[in-house]
Amino acid sequence: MTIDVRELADLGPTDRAALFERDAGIDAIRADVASIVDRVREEGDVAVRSFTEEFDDVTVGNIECTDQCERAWESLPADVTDAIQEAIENVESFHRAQVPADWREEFDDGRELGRRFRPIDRVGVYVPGGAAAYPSSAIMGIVPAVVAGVDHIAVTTPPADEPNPVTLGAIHAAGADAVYSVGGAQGIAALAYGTESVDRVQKVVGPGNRWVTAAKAAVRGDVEIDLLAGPSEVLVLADETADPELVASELLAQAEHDPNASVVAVTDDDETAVAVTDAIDAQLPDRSRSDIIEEALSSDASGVLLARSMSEAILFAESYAPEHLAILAADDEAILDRIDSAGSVFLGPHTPVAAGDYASGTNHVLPTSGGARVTGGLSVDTFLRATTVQRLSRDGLDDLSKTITTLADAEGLEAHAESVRRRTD
Ligand SMILES: NC(=O)c1ccc[n+]([C@@H]2O[C@H](COP(=O)([O-])OP(=O)(O)OC[C@H]3O[C@@H](n4cnc5c(N)ncnc54)[C@H](O)[C@@H]3O)[C@@H](O)[C@H]2O)c1
Ligand SMILES: N[C@H](CO)Cc1c[nH]c[nH+]1
Ligand SMILES: [Zn+2]
Repeated sequence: MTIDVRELADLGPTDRAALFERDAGIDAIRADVASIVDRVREEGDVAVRSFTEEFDDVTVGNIECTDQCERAWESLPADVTDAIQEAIENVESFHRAQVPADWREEFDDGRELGRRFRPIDRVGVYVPGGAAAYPSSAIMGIVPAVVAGVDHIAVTTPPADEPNPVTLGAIHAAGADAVYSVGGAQGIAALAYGTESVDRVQKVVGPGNRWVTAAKAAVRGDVEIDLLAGPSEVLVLADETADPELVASELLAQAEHDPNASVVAVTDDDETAVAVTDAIDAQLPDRSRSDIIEEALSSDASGVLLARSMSEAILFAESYAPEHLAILAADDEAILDRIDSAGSVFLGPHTPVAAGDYASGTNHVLPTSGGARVTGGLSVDTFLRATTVQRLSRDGLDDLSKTITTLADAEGLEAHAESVRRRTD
């Protein structure tokens, strides 16, 4: 395949909408997903088994497979368990640094205010695994929940006739309490509403393909969710100093996740733009998942784009709000200063997105389809709730009483005002 370089200045409204309003094919399946979710809600395990046969081509025996995960962990070779353990350690230390401390502050006007943080009791983590295996997503979803102190961590993951032992082993090593063989929209619905085999949770988190992501959007409202972390994305901002081979390799890496992935390179240098398309052509035949990559590259939400200046390229990236932003440019820190909307940023030639995908310690569960305009990725906060606490001294209440009663009277809520007057009059 040969990708054409498109000039940003020539993009019409339809091209821009395809890029900025990309939805990874989710809108087209909302009705189908709603009916899967409804059936699981109404029929429980019967629907789970039937959808698993239909979509995964697997007849499941026990839906719960917690014990299998421990056995899988014990069967893994040492190099794999070492890699999983190192990734867990790095993810754990990065997330431990996020744990907020409870605080109380006494102001000198008699107000004492504070916040305390407590974990959610029961969460459900979706670990993807259809077109590829995702032990890394098990680590990214489960470890922050463990760090936050969540009491019960349930996991759903797609079944297979030969389940992937690395995924099951990583689920065990990361610290899940219960594991269920159910994937896709039916897995999300099972966690959200419960079935005979799957206990309902209070919050559903984790990444997945468009079926998983549409299902999370469908159950939101009945259960808390983290964020919509759908088919992967990367945007590479490259100036004339960038190595086109590295730019191409970043596009191919995220494109291999899913035909619905979106991958974009933007540069202000026409030679770099052409060299990136050449490098894609050269690298693609050697990639084992070249079919998936080609489909993703052909999407209207993907491409190699030429800007008239790095300023224009940066504004484009900011509007695109990618899941991953890789900056390969002489002054990457100056570019970073101008970026607010990106799930995770990768600076410099020695920082492939794959580092964050697997092992550097940051979380790879990140917002897609422009979600980075309003949210960040999965973190310890995802699993905490904050409670505010206050105590007023008698002087503190006296000072505030006029303000409170005036506002209460203005709202017509006279009993509120009375609850203050009884303490002060
Ligand atoms: N944004 C993020 O943070 C992030 C992180 C990791 C992975 N991901 C994404 O997760 C996804 C993993 O995808 P995957 O497919 O390998 O695994 P998956 O577990 O997300 O999806 C597999 C499930 O999809 C369902 N499904 C597939 N085709 C279907 C159909 N036609 N009808 C109904 N249901 C269907 C099946 O139930 C199957 O079990 C990729 O898109 C990847 O990019 C995103
Ligand atoms: N790039 C994915 C998030 O979009 C995470 C991942 C898992 N494995 C490899 N990559
Ligand atoms: Zn990846």
